Amino acid sequence: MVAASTLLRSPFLSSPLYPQPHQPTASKHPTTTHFTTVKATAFPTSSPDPSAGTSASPQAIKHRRPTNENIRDEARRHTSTHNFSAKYVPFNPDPSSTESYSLDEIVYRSRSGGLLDVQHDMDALKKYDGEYWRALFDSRVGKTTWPYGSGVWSKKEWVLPEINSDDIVSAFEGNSNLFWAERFGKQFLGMNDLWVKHCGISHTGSFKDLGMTVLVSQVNRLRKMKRPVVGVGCASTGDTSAALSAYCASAGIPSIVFLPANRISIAQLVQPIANGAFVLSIDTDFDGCMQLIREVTAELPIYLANSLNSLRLEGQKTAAIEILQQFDWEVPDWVIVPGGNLGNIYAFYKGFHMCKELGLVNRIPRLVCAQAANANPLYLYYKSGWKEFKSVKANTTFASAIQIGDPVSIDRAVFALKNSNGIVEEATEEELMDAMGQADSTGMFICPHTGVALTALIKLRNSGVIGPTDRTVVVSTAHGLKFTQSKIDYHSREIKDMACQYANPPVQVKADFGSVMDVLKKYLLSKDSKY
Ligand SMILES: Cc1ncc(COP(=O)(O)O)c(C=O)c1O
Ligand SMILES: N[C@@H](CCOP(=O)(O)O)C(=O)O
Repeated sequence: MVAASTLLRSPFLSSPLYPQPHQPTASKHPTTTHFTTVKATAFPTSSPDPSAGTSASPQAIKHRRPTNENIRDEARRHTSTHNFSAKYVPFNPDPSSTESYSLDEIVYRSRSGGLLDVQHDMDALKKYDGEYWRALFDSRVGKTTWPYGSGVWSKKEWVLPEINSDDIVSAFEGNSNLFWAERFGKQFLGMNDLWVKHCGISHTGSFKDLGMTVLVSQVNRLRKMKRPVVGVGCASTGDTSAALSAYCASAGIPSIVFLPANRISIAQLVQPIANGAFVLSIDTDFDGCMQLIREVTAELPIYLANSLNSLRLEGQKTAAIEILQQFDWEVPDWVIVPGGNLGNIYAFYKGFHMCKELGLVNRIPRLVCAQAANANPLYLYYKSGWKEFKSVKANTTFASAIQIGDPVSIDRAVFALKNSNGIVEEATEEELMDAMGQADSTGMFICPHTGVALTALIKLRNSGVIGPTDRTVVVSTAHGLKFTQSKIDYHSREIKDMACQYANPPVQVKADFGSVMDVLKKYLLSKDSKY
């Protein structure tokens, strides 16, 4: 109750959901190295509703808002003004650089052709101390208050502080399960504090929802401002396209997706088709599609939705904040992220770093980026001692969503890894499929990309870099149901040159009692001798 009472006593705050206008500098709590558990409960979320409880019966259901009002209308009654703001700046700029752009401009690259970053007014955010932010964020979890019920928009002040809540396009994404991998950790790694952050248990089945809600919301705002945005487009290995088409469909905005023909799963292909996107299946790989969408968005009023657009990363970074929050603001030792176009590893770094800079935690975890050996340009760069980056021709991999040879966010990834004492690992096809098989055998149902991340964990654990009691989080990036064909191939042992040692094929059995009893007895005996 510490934080709750702090908030309720705060002279600056009548409701923690809505920072109040023109607040003087909030008193800072002394900086401590140990963060005690913060529990924020039972905050008042709105002023008393005059229409509630007016029925004659004392048992009448009390509505939280007038019955003719929806949650957007309700949010309008609570509009707040504050001094938080954000702008685009060149990524990792020269300290003397003054180049910046409003987020309402349509710009993806700096003047020198480099990447951009969203820079927040940290001085304004620092007027509130870590305890304030922790309690504010905690108070919003698990609610349906627009837009804070979303795991992304519950951190709105740190994401897109200036957007009107009315312009937000959200599916209440985020707040994903942080799964304690008890059996996997114990059985395969001798670990007791292993966690899997299931970002793929989400609206469109991948972590891309976190960034797409931000990007499509900003597009919604731009279109209301009559900026020239006729549609939104992306190149994709299947997950970005699914998220883009779903969020655009929900806002009535046209979406255009460039997909590498025959290189994405059927489940991923059907997602944009079902959501009404304009789908181009192009006879090239992802890197080829990426090149084309960049050229097209430079010519046509189509807004670019890939993570080259730094808005996306503002949403994705909330997964890092959420992990800290789920551990009651205790910092894990390791976070392992599968990498392809390499926006997400930077997003994680940024989320952790912001929490440290704003006093919510006092350190950041070590980051590990895991790549498929068939598409491993970052791994090769890391192994060369960061000497020279060379793009590669990405080969086919079961981790098809990270079959990327020329990642646009290479500089962001290197920055994140260097500043988090990070490591890069790789996984062969057999390693990633076995890791997926092992994880599934302990009750998960992960995607092959998560298999890549688990392989990195297995290698680092076996070499002793990660210790048995290290608190470790593996980021699961997509839902396993998008990749059932790879599981079918594995379990039917139909993969050339792969032993598929964790395969569990179904047993064909005749439809008679004796045959069924025979196979069951054999099975039960094999289990009996094992345990
Ligand atoms: C399922 C999945 N996992 C991991 C990644 C890698 O993320 P990033 O491109 O941000 O490195 C992607 C997309 O590239 C993906 O779709
Ligand atoms: N895996 C991604 C590849 C594109 O990444 P992005 O983050 O730059 O959009 C996909 O699903 O398309």
